[in-house]
Amino acid sequence: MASISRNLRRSLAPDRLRRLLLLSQHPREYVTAECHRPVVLHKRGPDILHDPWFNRGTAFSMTERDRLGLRGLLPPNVVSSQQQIDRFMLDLKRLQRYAKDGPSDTYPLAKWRILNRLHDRNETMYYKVLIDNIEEYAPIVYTPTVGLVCQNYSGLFRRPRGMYFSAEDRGEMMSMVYNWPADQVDMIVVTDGSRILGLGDLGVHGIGIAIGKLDLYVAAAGINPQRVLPVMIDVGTNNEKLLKDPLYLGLQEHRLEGDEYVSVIDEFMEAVFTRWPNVIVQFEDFQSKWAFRLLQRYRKTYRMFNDDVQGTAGVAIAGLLGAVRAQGRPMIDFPKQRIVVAGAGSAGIGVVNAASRTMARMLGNNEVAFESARSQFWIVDALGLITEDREDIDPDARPFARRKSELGHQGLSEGASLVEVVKKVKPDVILGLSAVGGLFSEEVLEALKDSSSSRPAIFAMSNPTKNAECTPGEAFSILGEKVIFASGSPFHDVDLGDGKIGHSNQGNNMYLFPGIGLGTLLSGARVISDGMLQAAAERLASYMKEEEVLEGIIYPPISRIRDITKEVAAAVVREAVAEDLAEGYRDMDAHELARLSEEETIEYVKTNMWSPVYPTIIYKKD
Ligand SMILES: NC(=O)c1ccc[n+]([C@@H]2O[C@H](COP(=O)([O-])OP(=O)(O)OC[C@H]3O[C@@H](n4cnc5c(N)ncnc54)[C@H](O)[C@@H]3O)[C@@H](O)[C@H]2O)c1
Ligand SMILES: O=C(O)C[C@H](O)C(=O)O
Ligand SMILES: [Mg+2]
Repeated sequence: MASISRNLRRSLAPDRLRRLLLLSQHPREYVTAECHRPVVLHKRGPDILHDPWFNRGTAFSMTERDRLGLRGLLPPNVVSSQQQIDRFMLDLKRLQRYAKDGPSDTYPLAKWRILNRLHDRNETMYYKVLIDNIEEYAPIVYTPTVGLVCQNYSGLFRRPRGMYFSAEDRGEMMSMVYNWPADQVDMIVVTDGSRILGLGDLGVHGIGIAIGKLDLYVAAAGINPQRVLPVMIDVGTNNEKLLKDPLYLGLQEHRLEGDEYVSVIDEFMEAVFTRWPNVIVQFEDFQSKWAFRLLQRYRKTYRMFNDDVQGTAGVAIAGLLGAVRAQGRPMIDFPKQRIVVAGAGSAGIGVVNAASRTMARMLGNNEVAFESARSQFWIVDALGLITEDREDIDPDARPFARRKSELGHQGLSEGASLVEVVKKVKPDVILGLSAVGGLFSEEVLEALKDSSSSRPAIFAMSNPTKNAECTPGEAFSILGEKVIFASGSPFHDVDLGDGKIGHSNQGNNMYLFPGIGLGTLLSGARVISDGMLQAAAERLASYMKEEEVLEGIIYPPISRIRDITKEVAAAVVREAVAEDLAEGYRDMDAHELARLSEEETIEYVKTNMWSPVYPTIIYKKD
């Protein structure tokens, strides 16, 4: 249970201290803290052992075995939850060496299979293993291995997890949604599988990405695992290989398009918000053409956000501000940065939109400020530099197309190559969201040597690993120790010799989406505003200490993800309150939320985070 620090006790007025103490000591009155609350079940015996939400296997005590009809169904030796984990870890380390299917199979996939089996039989223990070893296992249950999992899903599929809504379910979704066993769902991550990481259309097998994101919601944000729901909306696939694959698990027809497609998503949104009016829906890995449209369609009416557009933008802004600080300059110098972005999809355009708004705010938020901010970005896509001369320009990219008047004196023209643009612009930052592995070639990195910055920054943000625009090894070997490096997938730091380290930061939206979801939940905000997203990004940016940033560490290590998520969530709660969007959560009404200081808000968030502790189970007849 959360304790209240001595400093906080001293600084609080008596009535506030009382309220906060109540909050941490009597979770039943004030907070979720489900892990400490007895659970009433209407089943006994093997039904409990086969329910991963409540199963605790050999850790069931003798009295529980008697009470729940389990005596004789388990080996007699009762073990502690720690002994149980020690035994599992020993087995995991042993098995992962032998569990390869063959020479082409990889260790990560073997680890994933073993962890997934644990997930299937004992959720509490699964999340304890994940939280306690997050550095080792986030890359297994999440990026990059989750990509491999989606690519191999038909072979890996054992038990279903989450819900599937398909084009064939039209007209049925409102009733289908009641097939899900939980009366309360806090977080849904939904995908249509059309753009999974940088791997393209994986159809129904993309459900793996929703599962992986929700694993982080539980591990990083402490969302109760019984209240998360991964969803796949199967509207077909345009992946010709899957359309012909006899082992494919989804609809073998081309994707629905236009109004037909939108009507399926509309029906899904209506159904889930009817059953769970307070749920938050995170859209994940929708192809860009739908990502923006659906976001605009729903964001004013539903509690939803698009992680690839908005979460990525916030993480990129935090990293870009870190890169400014790493140059020994104040954050307010951000609007002077010249930034070349490779990739004009949902992620690239999302970043440029939000980053230019941040610059404009720093410059006074007027028309001149917006124009000045816009002119700091050069976007290059598959057809080269995007300019006003582009025919059939994507409406989302249009505001950032380089103006004719600018092109002449820069010596650039429509379609200029990335290397040409880097040579001419001499940017402070190159940022890749192109899904093209190796795009930041030797030539591009050589060109970046002429950057006008004392510490140029490279963000190779595409996933998974093989899609990264370059590796940290390539970046440091060409540009030397001063370069700042971040990538979407995890890489090891680079040994630069003489005791020097080239830091490899992971610039992944995992540092924001869990906090955005948790903060929205705990504030009870009805929508997720730009201000809430901005507050999340700013908190992530300020989380890094001056000395870390000067060393080139611009994102926290994943081992701190639970702590950073708590801070981000608190910032989101406070912004929701400031914007008058917060309606409160459970017994914490909007009025009370508004009275919480910054420190109290952090404490409130912390107290509401689920931890993997076995609950007391009570049996009651139906
Ligand atoms: N690190 C993160 O947190 C994070 C977040 C979101 C997305 N991503 C990654 O970003 C990538 C892109 O996602 P998206 O949804 O925007 O995809 P998308 O397919 O919609 O967009 C890709 C863009 O890259 C452009 N492109 C293709 N080839 C190019 C080339 N040779 N040079 C320059 N641009 C080129 C395309 O024209 C397109 O504009 C994916 O790999 C995804 O995994 C990472
Ligand atoms: O899933 C990730 O690791 C980040 C991002 O959402 C992506 O689509 O690549
Ligand atoms: Mg994504």
